[in-house]
Amino acid sequence: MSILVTGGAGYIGSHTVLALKEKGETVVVLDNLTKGHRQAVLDGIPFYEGSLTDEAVLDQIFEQHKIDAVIHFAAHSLVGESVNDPLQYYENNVAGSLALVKSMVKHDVKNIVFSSTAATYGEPKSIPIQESDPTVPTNPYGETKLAIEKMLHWADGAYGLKSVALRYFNAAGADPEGRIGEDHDPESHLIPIVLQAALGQRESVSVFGDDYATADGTCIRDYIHVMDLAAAHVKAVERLRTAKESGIYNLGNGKGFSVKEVIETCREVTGRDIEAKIAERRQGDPAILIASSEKAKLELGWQPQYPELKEIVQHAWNWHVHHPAGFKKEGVSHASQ
Ligand SMILES: NC(=O)c1ccc[n+]([C@@H]2O[C@H](COP(=O)([O-])OP(=O)(O)OC[C@H]3O[C@@H](n4cnc5c(N)ncnc54)[C@H](O)[C@@H]3O)[C@@H](O)[C@H]2O)c1
Ligand SMILES: O=c1ccn([C@@H]2O[C@H](COP(=O)(O)OP(=O)(O)O[C@H]3O[C@H](CO)[C@H](O)[C@H](O)[C@H]3O)[C@@H](O)[C@H]2O)c(=O)[nH]1
Repeated sequence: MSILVTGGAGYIGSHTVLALKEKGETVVVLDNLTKGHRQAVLDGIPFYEGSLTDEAVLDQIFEQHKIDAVIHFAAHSLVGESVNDPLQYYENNVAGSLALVKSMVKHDVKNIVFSSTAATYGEPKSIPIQESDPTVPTNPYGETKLAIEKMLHWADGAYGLKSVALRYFNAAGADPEGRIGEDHDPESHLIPIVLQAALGQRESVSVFGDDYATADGTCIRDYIHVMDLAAAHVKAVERLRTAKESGIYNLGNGKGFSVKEVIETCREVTGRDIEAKIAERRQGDPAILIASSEKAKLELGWQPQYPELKEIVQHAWNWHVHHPAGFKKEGVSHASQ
């Protein structure tokens, strides 16, 4: 049986495709390349350039391949953009997922792993955050992800569609073997931005606020290696196939680092000067987000292999040094195993 990966040319999706291939799975990728990179997908993997909302493409995929599970990454995921243009987020994330789920029901595909987010919690009530904590998103991005989780919950009861929603905290790092890495345009995530500054591609890094109620005044996040996220997806598919039970799981390391600590770690790893300037707070940023991932460890049998921030940054740095212009601009050939 095959696994369909939507958004498989994106950052986390392409790393998950690598992990699935390493496990011997047969994979099919659907991506409209609005954000992803064709070069990030391994040679030889069936690749469909198209959108979730294109029923004909979904029919074609489900008819041509024996698919028993979908891993659904495809989405818009910029918090600030979602505040400025919420309808685009409802359209691509909610309507896109609806089209996918309808097609899965039509073609009798019973398992889906869904990319959810810590943004479903909003401002946390207590740290570390548990799956049973209140979900009160503070932006449309988090709202759309929560709406999809709820849609999947009701689809289980009605159609027997089993789902695992994985609420990632801050994805970071790159394939330890350097085959692929993170290339968002525009880039908004802290670690690649700091590494671009280390490469001289940016003059400095803006620290969004140093007056939060944390030890050094800057926001604290739980950074999780992208290959550890990828491994969790492999485990989630295994669980759906065997236990046939739906569930929601946080994925993080359970350890938080402030923006200043991240920048300092990047200085240590790169050995370069990185100028940091204090700037205004970014709207909608909670002060502290740290996951409790005990449930994923217990029920999925998941254990992060790269929990150290230094190693996460080192792997990201290896990618950025060798691909300073990312995928496209250099004509990086397809990833190969
Ligand atoms: N990066 C993080 O820290 C983080 C944290 C929590 C959750 N997430 C979620 O994980 C998923 C992947 O994130 P990422 O950082 O890899 O993002 P990404 O933008 O690199 O990947 C998303 C991919 O989906 C594709 N896509 C978007 N809309 C599509 C559509 N309608 N049809 C087909 N393809 C489409 C894009 O071209 C892209 O390749 C997203 O759903 C995101 O919300 C990411
Ligand atoms: O140039 C920058 C970029 C970021 N930051 C700060 O660094 C921290 C991390 O920011 P990121 O943009 O890297 O990540 P977020 O925590 O905002 O967002 C991530 O986690 C969210 C869940 O809370 C969503 O899932 C989102 O998709 C995912 O990228 C935040 O405090 C942010 O204010 C800076 O100070 N300067």
